[in-house]
Amino acid sequence: MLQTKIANIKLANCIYNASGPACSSLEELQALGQSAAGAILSKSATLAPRAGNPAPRYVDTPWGSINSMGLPNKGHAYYLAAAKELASFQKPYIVSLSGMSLADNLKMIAEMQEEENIAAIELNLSCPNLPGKPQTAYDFEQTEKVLAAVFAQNNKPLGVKLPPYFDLLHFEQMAQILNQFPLSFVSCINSIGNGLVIDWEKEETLIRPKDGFGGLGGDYIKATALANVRQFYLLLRPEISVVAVGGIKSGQDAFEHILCGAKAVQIGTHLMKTGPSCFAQISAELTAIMQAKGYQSIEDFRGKLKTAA
Ligand SMILES: CC(C)(C)CCc1c(C(=O)O)[nH]c(=O)[nH]c1=O
Repeated sequence: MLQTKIANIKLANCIYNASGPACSSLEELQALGQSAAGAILSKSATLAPRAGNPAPRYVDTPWGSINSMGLPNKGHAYYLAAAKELASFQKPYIVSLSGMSLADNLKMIAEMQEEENIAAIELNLSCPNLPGKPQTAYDFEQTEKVLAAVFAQNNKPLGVKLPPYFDLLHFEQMAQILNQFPLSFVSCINSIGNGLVIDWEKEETLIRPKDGFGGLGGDYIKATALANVRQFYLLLRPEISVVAVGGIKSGQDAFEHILCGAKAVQIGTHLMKTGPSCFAQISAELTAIMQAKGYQSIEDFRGKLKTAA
C-alpha cells in the first residue's frame, strides 16, 4: 500500500525520518532501521565532527519545536562507515551532507561515491554560505554554482534539502535552476528559519544560541511545507521526486502532502516527541485513510489535489 520510488530508489514504505532529530549516532540509525521507517536518513554531516551549539538548543513546544543545534554531528567518515552496519536492515540508507564550504561538500561527496550501501545523498542547501551572504538556498547564484560543481563529479542518486520559500517568484527562480540538473529528488522543507519562542513567565527565550532565534518545526510549519511541496511538484520535471517534510504527525498529514505531490514523507519533530514508533503509527493511519477512500497505492491520489470549486 505505502510503497514508493524516489527516482530509482524503491522504498517499501514512503514514510521515513527527516535529517536532524534522532539520527546522529549509529544506535539512533539502527533504531530507525528496526522501526517501520522505509529508509534511514542521517543527521547532516560536516567534514570533521562538530559539538554544535550550547544547550538548550532544541526545545519541544505545544505547536512543534524550535532548534539552533549548530550542526552537531560525528563527521562524514562516521556516516560513511555506518553504511555497512546498516545494510542488514535492507532499507535505503541516505546520507545528509551540510559542508561548511563548497570544497568540503565536494570532498565528502567524492568519498561517498564508492559506497554501494549508501542509496543516495541528501545535500542540505541550508548549509552555510560565504560570510555576509544568506544561506546557500537563498542565494540563487550560489545554488547554481554549487549544483554545477556537485554534478560535475557526482554519479550517485542525489537530492537537495530546501528551506521554505514564500514568494511565488522565488519558487519559479529556484525551479528554473533545479530543472537544469540531474537531481533525484528535492526534500521540502527544512525548518522555518529564525523563529523566536519565549517563556513569558521567566521572560526569557526557550533556546540559548543566537539569542533564542531558531528553526521552527511541527504544526507551526505544516501549511508552508504543503505549499512548498505543491509548488515544486508543479514546477519541477517529473523525474525529480518531491519528498515532503514539515508538520507531519499523522496519517492525515502524510495524506495531505502526498495529495500535493509528494513521493515520500519525512518525520522530524514528531519523531523527537514520540520516538521511532511514530512510523508504524503514521503508516497505520495513512493506510486506513487510503482504504476508506478506496486507494490501493499512493499513486492513485498523489498530486491530485483539486482547487476549491
Ligand atoms: C542550519 C544549519 C546549522 C546551517 C544546518 C543544520 C540544521 C540545523 C542545525 O543543526 O542547527 N537545524 C535545522 O533545523 N535545520 C538544519 O538544516
